[in-house]
Amino acid sequence: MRFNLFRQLDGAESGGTAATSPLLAPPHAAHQEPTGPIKIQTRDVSVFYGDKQALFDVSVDIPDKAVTAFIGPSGCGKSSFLRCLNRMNDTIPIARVKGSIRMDGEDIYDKALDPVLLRARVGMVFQKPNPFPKSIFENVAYGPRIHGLTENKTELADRVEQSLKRAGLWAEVADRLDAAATGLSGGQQQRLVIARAIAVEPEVILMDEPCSALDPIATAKIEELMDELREEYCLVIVTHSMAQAARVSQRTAFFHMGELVEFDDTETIFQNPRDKRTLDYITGRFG
Ligand SMILES: Nc1ncnc2c1ncn2[C@@H]1O[C@H](COP(=O)(O)OP(=O)(O)OP(=O)(O)O)[C@@H](O)[C@H]1O
Repeated sequence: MRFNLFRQLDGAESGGTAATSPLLAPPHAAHQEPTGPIKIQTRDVSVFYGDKQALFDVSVDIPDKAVTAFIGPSGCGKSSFLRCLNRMNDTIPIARVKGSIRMDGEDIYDKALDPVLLRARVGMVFQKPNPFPKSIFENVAYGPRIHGLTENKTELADRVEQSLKRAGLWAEVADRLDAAATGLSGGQQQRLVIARAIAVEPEVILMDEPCSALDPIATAKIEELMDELREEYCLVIVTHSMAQAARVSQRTAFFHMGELVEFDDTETIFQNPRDKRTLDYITGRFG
């Protein structure tokens, strides 16, 4: 089953050839970089919505300092599984999660653990940028303020600046921090939301189709940012773009009908998948 999809995917998904695509894979092969130790370990995780089971016994070891991509056809359970990792499913009344999820060995479903604090440690970025209807500064300052992470105004301002720099947005907004965040472009708003997540010093950043509402240039900036952020964080992304998974991730999990079919190095998934369903999906035979 060995073949190379990376180049074909670039050309196919950007509507051009690999040579002319603004979404060219970075010169280094991100998928070949080493990763950190296991950050999140899931065992037999199932998700139910009422009587309907959406996810079946998912066990994965997600590494630190790496991007892990979840791919698979619509409705296969990628987002449901992603939401387990910071207990966002708790906010859906009919959702129920079974199985075990440990972060650095700690059970994140332990009753003594405050889900609000967990969500600061495991930040989340959604498909549609969702800045608060406040200023750019206030969007980033909000988290450190409510979590009491800074001592005074200077420290808070420093943290806002550092977070915006980390998210690659500082140069574009430094002179208008008091302007409404909703006035930023979609790509800038998405980087602002990432700065907001970074400001509370997360360990993990979850991204649910973070580029699907963005144009190719804004997408390329977010992908570049992911590549930088993985040096410090554990990143997990859900994406419909196989080219994106191939470009930015070191590990890829392929889901199908609520089942984790295959989880491996991104290169293996795209060049030498073990399961025929993975091969059929990445070659566009279904999805
Ligand atoms: N809040 C909910 N209430 C009821 N059913 C849900 C809910 N969220 C998801 N589901 C169901 O769970 C299954 C998996 O959905 P999920 O959104 O996790 O899949 P997905 O792979 O992320 O899909 P997509 O790529 O389309 O976003 C689907 O059958 C979906 O209808």
